[in-house]
Amino acid sequence: MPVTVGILGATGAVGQRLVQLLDPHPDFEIAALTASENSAGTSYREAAKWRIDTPIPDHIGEMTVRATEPAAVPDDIDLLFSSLPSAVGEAVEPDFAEAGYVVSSNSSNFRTDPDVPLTIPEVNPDHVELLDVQRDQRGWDGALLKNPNCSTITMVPPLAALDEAFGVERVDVSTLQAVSGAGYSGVTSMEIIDNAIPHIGGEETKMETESRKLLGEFDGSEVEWLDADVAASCNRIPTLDGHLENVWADLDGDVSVEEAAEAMAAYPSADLHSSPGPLIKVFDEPDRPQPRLDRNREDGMQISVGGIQETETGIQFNTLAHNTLRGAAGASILNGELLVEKGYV
Ligand SMILES: NC(=O)C1=CN([C@@H]2O[C@H](COP(=O)(O)OP(=O)(O)OC[C@H]3O[C@@H](n4cnc5c(N)ncnc54)[C@H](OP(=O)(O)O)[C@@H]3O)[C@@H](O)[C@H]2O)C=CC1
Ligand SMILES: N[C@@H](CC(=O)OP(=O)(O)O)C(=O)O
Repeated sequence: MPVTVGILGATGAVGQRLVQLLDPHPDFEIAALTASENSAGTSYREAAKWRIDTPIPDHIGEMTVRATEPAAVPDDIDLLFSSLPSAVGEAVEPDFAEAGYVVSSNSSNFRTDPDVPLTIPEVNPDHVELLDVQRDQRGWDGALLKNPNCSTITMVPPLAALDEAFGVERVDVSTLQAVSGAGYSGVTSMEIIDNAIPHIGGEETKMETESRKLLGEFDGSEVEWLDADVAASCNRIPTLDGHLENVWADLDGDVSVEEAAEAMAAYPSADLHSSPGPLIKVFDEPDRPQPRLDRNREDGMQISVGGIQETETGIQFNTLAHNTLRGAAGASILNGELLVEKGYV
């Protein structure tokens, strides 16, 4: 029996990616699509300004968009994916969890709350068990699980590999982020063509906090965040998809380029449908990874690393991931697969 799923915020940039990835998914079947009051009651084809380079599946285009409230969504949906603006997510996601729905959310609200698991299934799958604490504390029959910010997810797997092998003591990161991260209406062409914008509101704090929670230890009742300072500087550049980041990691002891590369290349993936073969591809070529060449590796779910160099206090490297696939829709779906595997769905 397929797991029946719904998408909250299905008409947006991430919602469209969720449709694209969930429609052919062997274990999930899309049964409900929601959006704002402006779209509710119209067909998905009318409501979604479809901007993905594969066509809207016909049967999805004919579905009627519902309002984003528990009463408008069928009770028998097993799992909801949420790609709502964070202020909307903050207002409605708890209502869905209280009404008994299990929600895998991509929105940034509640990511650092102590009883909300923030997971990358290949990195910290055990944190999903925080849902038992959440259910006890909030009295919910449903549940709310989060995936991290797209820039955070781009650097955390290589940092997890380094932390496990050598111990990470401090991280500095500077990003080159694609325009799709701001959504379709986020940055105008007049602002970004022939330009770079050295500010993305709230992004630095997200990278600095979410990474420490993801790399923290779950003891069965709470997550103790990684005890390391993380400092981020975030920049928007005129690429369409794929966030590229320059990372400096201070490590516990001397680590060679070869040792760092081996630790990252050997870091295991997960046995889930949407996980890539190798989680991290390590390039020897100094000019890789690049957004246009490397963002679609392993269906956009692989993390690419290159340019590894020794520094006085650790190593420097470049890392890249597809921000709307690995960093958003694909991340939520992977979390959905984890929820099924762990028996929460
Ligand atoms: N773009 C990206 O790369 C990434 C985005 N994210 C996060 O994912 C979330 C979605 O982003 P994105 O897809 O770009 O956003 P969009 O603005 O493209 O889409 C927002 C969706 O939410 C719906 N919506 C808007 N307001 C309401 C409301 N009041 N009630 C119910 N539904 C509403 C919209 O419906 P309607 O069409 O009717 O307006 C639409 O379906 C955000 O939290 C964003 O921060 C995370 C990582 C990466
Ligand atoms: N802020 C990110 C995308 C995003 O929406 O992130 P979050 O999921 O943390 O809101 C970017 O601009 O590239």
